[in-house]
Amino acid sequence: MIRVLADQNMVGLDLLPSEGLEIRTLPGRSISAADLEEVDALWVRSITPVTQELVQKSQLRFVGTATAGVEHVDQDALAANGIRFAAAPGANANSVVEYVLAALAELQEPWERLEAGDALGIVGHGHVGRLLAQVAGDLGWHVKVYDPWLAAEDAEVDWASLQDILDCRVISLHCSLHQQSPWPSYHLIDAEALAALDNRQWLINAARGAVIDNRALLKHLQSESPVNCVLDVWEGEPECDWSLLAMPSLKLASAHIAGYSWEAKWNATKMLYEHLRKMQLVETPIQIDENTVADLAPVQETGCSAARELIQQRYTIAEDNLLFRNLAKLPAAERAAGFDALRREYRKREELRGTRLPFVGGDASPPLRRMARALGVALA
Ligand SMILES: O=C(O)[C@H](O)[C@H](O)COP(=O)(O)O
Repeated sequence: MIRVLADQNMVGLDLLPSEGLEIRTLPGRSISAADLEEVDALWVRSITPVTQELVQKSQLRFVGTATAGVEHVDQDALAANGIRFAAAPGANANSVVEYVLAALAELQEPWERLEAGDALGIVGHGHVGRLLAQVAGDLGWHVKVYDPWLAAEDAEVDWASLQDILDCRVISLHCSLHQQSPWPSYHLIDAEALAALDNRQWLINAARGAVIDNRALLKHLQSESPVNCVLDVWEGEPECDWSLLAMPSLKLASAHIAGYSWEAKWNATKMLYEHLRKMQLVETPIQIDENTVADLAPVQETGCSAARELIQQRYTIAEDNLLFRNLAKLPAAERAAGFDALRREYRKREELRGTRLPFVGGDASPPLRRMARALGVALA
């Protein structure tokens, strides 16, 4: 019997085969060394710091994080204690991409600007940045990508500079958070970078809070021509600088839920279970019928504008904005707990990708086909 201790915010634990597997859950922030007694595998999310102190006296054989980001895990400590490690890169990529599209659709003006040919600047070409670049390109948008680490390895690609990105109409951040030279992403968007932006632009952060210097951002948002912002992540969360919420240029705000579609969380759970199978700690394959396809309501528009309609049909980002802003009405001492509760009790948000769009009569037009392909929607 393999005993797993898992963060209670993981989804689908009850869908995993129960043969040879015993799963206990705890709130991620409270997991301590004492909880690891007689535990073989630990499955965390981003809020559990996995340190030498946590694991040194355990009998853990595997630690998995059901997240793309790994900055909360001391991988050297795991290796030193002979504990295998895996993350869930890519599990939430489509969820984050749909968050970005939903933000642009909700705000309308940036969407129209991109449709009209202005550039989308993407920082980071990992799973999320790459997928966003691909979807945006398929929608016919002009995309620029900045990733100095990959640029150093592959000079063939037409990489943008940070300055090119800061000149784009819309800037979307999707790099991991780290302090490694020569291109640390910590405070990549600092006072100097913010000074290059103005109120004709939009800045989206669905990466990690500290990629933007939040103090410098607050100052910038108090200036004469501040950039329009969409923030899903916050420096120091669940403690956030709540004064940012009073800034009119903060157009949309949410509680680190960009990657919180149901599919994203389920993908991550599956990935960690599959690691146990690879290690031959469990045997039974996951047997779930995932072939049910949701039907969308027909759309009026064709091409790129239909994409906007479909995104909004499937995901109302305004709801997340409202829930987050309600936190600011709580007494200051209760907001951090409110932030965690909001994430813990997050609704079942289902992705647009993998759905079916019914359309009536004849062949679908090429723009409609292109749009459907971009979003991963089947035409029926
Ligand atoms: O790194 C990730 O995968 C995402 O930021 C993810 O949404 C974090 O969610 P959490 O682990 O905090 O529940």
